[in-house]
Amino acid sequence: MGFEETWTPATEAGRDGVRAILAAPGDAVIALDFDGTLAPIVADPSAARAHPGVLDALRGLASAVGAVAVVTGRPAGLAVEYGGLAGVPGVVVLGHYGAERWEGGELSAPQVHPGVARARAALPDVLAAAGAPEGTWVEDKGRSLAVHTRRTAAPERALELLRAPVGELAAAHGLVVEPGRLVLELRPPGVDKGAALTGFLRERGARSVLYAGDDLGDLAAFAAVEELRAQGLAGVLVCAGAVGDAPVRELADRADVVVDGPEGVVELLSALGEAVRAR
Ligand SMILES: O=P(O)(O)OC[C@H]1O[C@H](O[C@H]2O[C@H](CO)[C@@H](O)[C@H](O)[C@H]2O)[C@H](O)[C@@H](O)[C@@H]1O
Repeated sequence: MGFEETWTPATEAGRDGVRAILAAPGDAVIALDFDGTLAPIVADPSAARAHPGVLDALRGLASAVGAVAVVTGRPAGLAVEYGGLAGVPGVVVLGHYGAERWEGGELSAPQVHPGVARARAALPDVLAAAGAPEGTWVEDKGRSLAVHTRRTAAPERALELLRAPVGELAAAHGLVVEPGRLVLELRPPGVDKGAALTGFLRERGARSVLYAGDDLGDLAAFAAVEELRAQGLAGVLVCAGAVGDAPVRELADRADVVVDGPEGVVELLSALGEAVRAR
């Protein structure tokens, strides 16, 4: 059975997207989120690594499609390191929701927003005053601060408890809150995965795109693909995981294809690479 029969998207738009990628792979961009899509979700963010098979799948695609990009909330350099992405020829990593760009070993990044240092100084007191439970943990990403609740006894409840105070702190320092899978991230405004993806597709003159993600931050990329589809670009939206934290369900409702986490993403990308190389 061919790729189109095995991986038939649930929607006509998705089926058009697959046909366009297979017909003209050189005009296609394959864009992927990192955590939860290429790397399984783990309790310690510093322990996240690309799922086995990711690198082979990405290498197989890199030589066959227009471009492969990783679009992540992580610092670009960290995604390169944790994903082993330097081993994928030509890959572009858009980090910090598109504020950073890594390509060919070179990192370009804007100045750090001044509100981040002020929020960093105030955050411990804000968390204490809110009664943040044991296990609440702050990941300092330099350009942003991520408050994680995955390691608390009641992660969803902790997230709700902290949502308002973290939001107020972000607003007081000119930042926005990016909610995700058991995380509230304080980060600068003005960029998101949708703008990052749209800019990259335009830069590459793409005529089709496959985007895969698993988290609320990926909704902006989904929305961008939906808008570009209305303008004639062909696109396939993939949700990495049918079950799990609430953000995954929200994405699954909008996806053309739902696969079983990073393992399913590897199967899909490997099959797509084989299909385009066979043509
Ligand atoms: O855009 P992404 O590549 O999906 O990055 C989004 C956030 O991912 C990380 O947090 C998530 O993954 C962790 C490791 O599996 C998990 O422990 C956490 O609960 C998840 O929210 C990362 O730590 C964040 O900085 C990213 O913004």
